[in-house]
Amino acid sequence: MMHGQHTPPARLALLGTGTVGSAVWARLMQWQGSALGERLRLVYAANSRFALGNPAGLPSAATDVLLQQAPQASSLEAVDVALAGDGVRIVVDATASAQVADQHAHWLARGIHVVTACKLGQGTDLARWHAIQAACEAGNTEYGDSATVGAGLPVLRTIRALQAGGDRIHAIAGVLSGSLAWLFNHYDGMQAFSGFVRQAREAGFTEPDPREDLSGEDVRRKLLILARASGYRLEDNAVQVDSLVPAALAGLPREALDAALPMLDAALRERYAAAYKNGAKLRFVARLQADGLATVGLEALPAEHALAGGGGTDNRVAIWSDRYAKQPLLIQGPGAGAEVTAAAMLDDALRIQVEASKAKVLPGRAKNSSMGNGR
Ligand SMILES: NC(=O)C1=CN([C@@H]2O[C@H](COP(=O)(O)OP(=O)(O)OC[C@H]3O[C@@H](n4cnc5c(N)ncnc54)[C@H](O)[C@@H]3O)[C@@H](O)[C@H]2O)C=CC1
Ligand SMILES: N[C@@H](CC=O)C(=O)O
Repeated sequence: MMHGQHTPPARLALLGTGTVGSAVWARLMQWQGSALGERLRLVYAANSRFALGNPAGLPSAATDVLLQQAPQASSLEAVDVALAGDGVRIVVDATASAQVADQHAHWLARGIHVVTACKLGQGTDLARWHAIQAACEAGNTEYGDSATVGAGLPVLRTIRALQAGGDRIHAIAGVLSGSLAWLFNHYDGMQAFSGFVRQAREAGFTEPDPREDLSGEDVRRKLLILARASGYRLEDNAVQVDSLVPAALAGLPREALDAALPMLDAALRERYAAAYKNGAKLRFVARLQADGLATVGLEALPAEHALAGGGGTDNRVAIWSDRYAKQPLLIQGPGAGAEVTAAAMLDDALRIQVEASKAKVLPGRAKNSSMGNGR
């Protein structure tokens, strides 16, 4: 018998219908009429402007068309209304919005589970991270965060599983940005780096504003999420970040960004030439040391280095722990892209649906296990 076959579907509210949110919606619509589709019912969807709700489930037409025809203006209060009532309820956050992330604890405390691709919930203020953990406890809810690191690669899951077995995480080093991995796997020092940035953005690998990736900000958030899940309660400003974005580019409004991207080119050409001369590869690396020192920046690594391999958007994460003290555990795979991210989010939603429906989750447990080992 399939898990959850006889349990009612979880009701989902999807926030964000951009690169990732559209892929979530499309995947849900593909499942209609299947056993997986019986377990999740999309009852509300919104982008920053429009919203659409139907307790019986949304139709499977194109996202944009539906939302533009929708009579409702988008508002976060409407989410609570759309998900009012009993049963398993899940907010699926596919935005990059701080306002939405600010509501995560509110929903969790009220018995609404949250699945998120957005790193602003757990990867910014430590106080917000604590609020999310406390809200999971108070609401007996789960925080599905698989997509926030490695676009769903089993990184957080592995760290939590190791700790659940009594292991302690000593250090982590990794290529945590899919877009930066893609850029440095393609950049050859001859064609303009800025041209590759445009391609990565078009492919849906970058953040809505690619400066979030190039500045190291997105990687900083991922490192904070990993560190906190590993028991290192780092403050928001505890990570030393070496940005690739010159100040003049950082200060520009978003509309002026595209034309100004060539500001990146000269410095990257020099970094590439220096690395190439030494037979090294450029990789954007995040490091967490046992003493809590956390750094993010571009490194020139020997070609045979564990973090230098892989292709495309591959993330590579090395984890040292009690049991992996000499040789680290290595996790590798695509670390950006709408489809893998959407799949990871819906994996979380399905897991929550079956666990919550069966009431297997005991009250008072830290549901995403981020409470770690208390360091
Ligand atoms: N692109 C990727 O490969 C991955 C992205 N992510 C994360 O997924 C999130 C979404 O990224 P993209 O889809 O690329 O962004 P996007 O810019 O394409 O889409 C963002 C969506 O959020 C909507 N939105 C903004 N504020 C909202 C609000 N208050 N209520 C409802 N909707 C709102 C926008 O209207 C838009 O539809 C980001 O947090 C990103 O870090 C995570 C893993 C991988
Ligand atoms: N912009 C991010 C997307 C996934 O989190 C990245 O490049 O890794």
